[in-house]
Amino acid sequence: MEISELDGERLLFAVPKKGRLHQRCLQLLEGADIQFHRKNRLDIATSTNLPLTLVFLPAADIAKFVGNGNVDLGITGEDMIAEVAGGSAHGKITTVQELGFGTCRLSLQAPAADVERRRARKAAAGAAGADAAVTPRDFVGCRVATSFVHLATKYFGAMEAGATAPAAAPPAATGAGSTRIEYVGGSVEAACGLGLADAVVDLVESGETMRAAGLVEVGTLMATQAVLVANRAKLASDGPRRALVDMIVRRIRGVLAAARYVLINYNMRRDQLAEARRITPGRKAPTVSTLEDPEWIAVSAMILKKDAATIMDQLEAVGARDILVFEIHNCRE
Ligand SMILES: Nc1ncnc2c1ncn2[C@@H]1O[C@H](COP(=O)(O)OP(=O)(O)OP(=O)(O)O)[C@@H](O)[C@H]1O
Ligand SMILES: O=P(O)(O)OC[C@H]1O[C@H](OP(=O)(O)OP(=O)(O)O)[C@H](O)[C@@H]1O
Repeated sequence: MEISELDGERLLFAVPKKGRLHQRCLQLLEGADIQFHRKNRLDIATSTNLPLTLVFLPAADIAKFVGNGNVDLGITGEDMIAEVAGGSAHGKITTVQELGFGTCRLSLQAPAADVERRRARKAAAGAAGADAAVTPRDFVGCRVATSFVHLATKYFGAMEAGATAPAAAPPAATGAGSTRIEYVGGSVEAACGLGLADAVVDLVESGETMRAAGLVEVGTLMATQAVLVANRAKLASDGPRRALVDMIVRRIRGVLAAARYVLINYNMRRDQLAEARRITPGRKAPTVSTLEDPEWIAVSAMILKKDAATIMDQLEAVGARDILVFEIHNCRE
């Protein structure tokens, strides 16, 4: 399928304009050789080598634009997709590729002192061990601040529905009435300290922000990472548009694979070949080359970057020499 032209149209690809995902997205675009020139302060950039236009948008809005079909492709967090999926974009977005960065979790957090008070109260009321633990249900009926109103409402709605059934009643009194979910646009962690909320639903990565605000995690709503998403209807249609999407996805997969793997080269005695195969099986099989010295072989294989040090230790222990590890700039699996 020819992808050089899309009947004069251009594929629209939305990427976060700032924030945590922005830089990683730019690296991905570069690795996939999507070239563009972005004029100062302009949020639209025409690719100079593909029939594609990049649109730089807030990460929070990208799911909406992809769902509504205003753009074909986008990169944003799974948390953002889940938040928007409750609206008109429901079912119209499909995840094409998990990207492995922007990993964090959306969790319910409350002031440490309050959590301890609740735990002590439960213990004093006779609860022991795990029964005295403070759970998300203990915050049903409380005030909760978040930027994720839909997800928080769904989370507490499910607990409130459960709480009405006698068998599923929470272990301790959880406050009357429905939970009040309060929208805040940022600095969510400050809401409890400022008296706006009893708990917050916010993203946690390292936990530093949460701890600095005197909060502890009470429950997890979801784990999230950055994803490449597409408009389901646009992806379903065949033709040059689909061919271009497929090519971009293949290129992005290549960049991601290259980041996960490194290439290891080493020399080993030929009678140790079985060990070489066992330690570095490669993606299909290791490449084995003969050296001038017939008793020795040179082995080359792709290995996971995270395992590189352990594999080098293992190879050294079985007599491998001249072990070299190389970065992979790009690859196709
Ligand atoms: N530590 C983190 N905190 C928040 N989001 C994170 C974190 N790590 C990864 N992410 C992901 O990045 C996405 C965008 O978050 P970010 O807060 O950077 O966007 P933004 O709101 O556009 O930027 P800013 O906070 O600068 O206004 C989140 O929805 C989430 O998927
Ligand atoms: O667990 P950590 O590594 O500390 O990261 C989590 C924090 O990062 C995000 O805020 P961000 O810095 O994007 O600013 P914001 O509060 O304005 O959204 C998020 O809302 C948390 O506050």
